[in-house]
Amino acid sequence: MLRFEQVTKSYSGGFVALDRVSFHLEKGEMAFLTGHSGAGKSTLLKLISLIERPTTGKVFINGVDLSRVNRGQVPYVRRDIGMIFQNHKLLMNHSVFDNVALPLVIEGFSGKDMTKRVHAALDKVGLLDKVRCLPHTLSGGEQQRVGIARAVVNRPPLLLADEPTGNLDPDLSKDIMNVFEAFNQVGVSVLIASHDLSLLARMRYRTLTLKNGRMINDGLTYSGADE
Ligand SMILES: Nc1ncnc2c1ncn2[C@@H]1O[C@H](COP(=O)(O)OP(=O)(O)OP(=O)(O)O)[C@@H](O)[C@H]1O
Repeated sequence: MLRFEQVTKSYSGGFVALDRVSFHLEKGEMAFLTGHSGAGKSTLLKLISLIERPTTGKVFINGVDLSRVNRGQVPYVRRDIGMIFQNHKLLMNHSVFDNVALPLVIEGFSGKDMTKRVHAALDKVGLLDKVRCLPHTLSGGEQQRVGIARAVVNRPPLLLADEPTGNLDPDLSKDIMNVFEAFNQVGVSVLIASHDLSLLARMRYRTLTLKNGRMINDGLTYSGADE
C-alpha cells in the first residue's frame, strides 16, 4: 500500500526533517506513528499526500512512484487517501450531510448515490442521527467524527490521521480510535500520527517511532524516543 525508501526531506535553509526513512505499510494494515514534537511526523504525512516532495529517496503508493506524479495527476493520487486532522474545518452554516457530501459533490455525485454514500459514512462513525444538524450543535468529538466521515466518504483505501485526538478527552479519544479500528477491520490501511502514547495503552498497534527525523523503532511496542 505504502512504501518509503530511504526518504530524506530537507526544508529550505537545509534543516533535515526526515533522514533516510524506510518502512512499508501493507494493504489493510494499521500503524501508529509517534515521536516528540518536531520529530517529523507531519512531514512524513505531507510526503504521502503530496503536499511536500522528498529531497532524496522515494515514496510509493500502491506501487506508484510519487516522484513521477505530475501536478495534474496529484488529485487522482489524493483520491485514494483520506486525510484526517486535529481540527477539521467544517462549514458551520451547512448541515452535517452537506459537510460530509462535499468531496462527492466535487466528484460529480448527486441524488441517491450521494445520499447512500453519505449515510454509510455517517453510520460508520455513529452519527447517522445527526445528519440534519448544524456542526456547531455537536460536541467536539462529534465534530471530529464528521471530519472523519468526510475523509472516508470517497472510500479511500488509505487513511492518514494527524493528531486526530488532539484536543479530545481520553474517552472521546478512545471512540475515535474505535472508529479507525472499524475502518481497518473492513480492509482500510490506516496510519495515525500522534505524540499521545496513551492511545497505545489499550491495544498493541504496530508503532513507528521518529526521533529527530530518524526512524528509530518499528515494532509492536513503543520504545526509544525518550532514550
Ligand atoms: N515548511 C517548513 N519549513 C521549514 N521547517 C519546517 C517546515 N515544516 C516543518 N519544519 C520543521 O521540520 C521539523 C519536523 O516538523 P514536523 O511538523 O514534521 O514535526 P512533528 O513531529 O509533526 O511535530 P508536532 O508533533 O509538533 O506536529 C520541525 O523542526 C519543524 O520546525
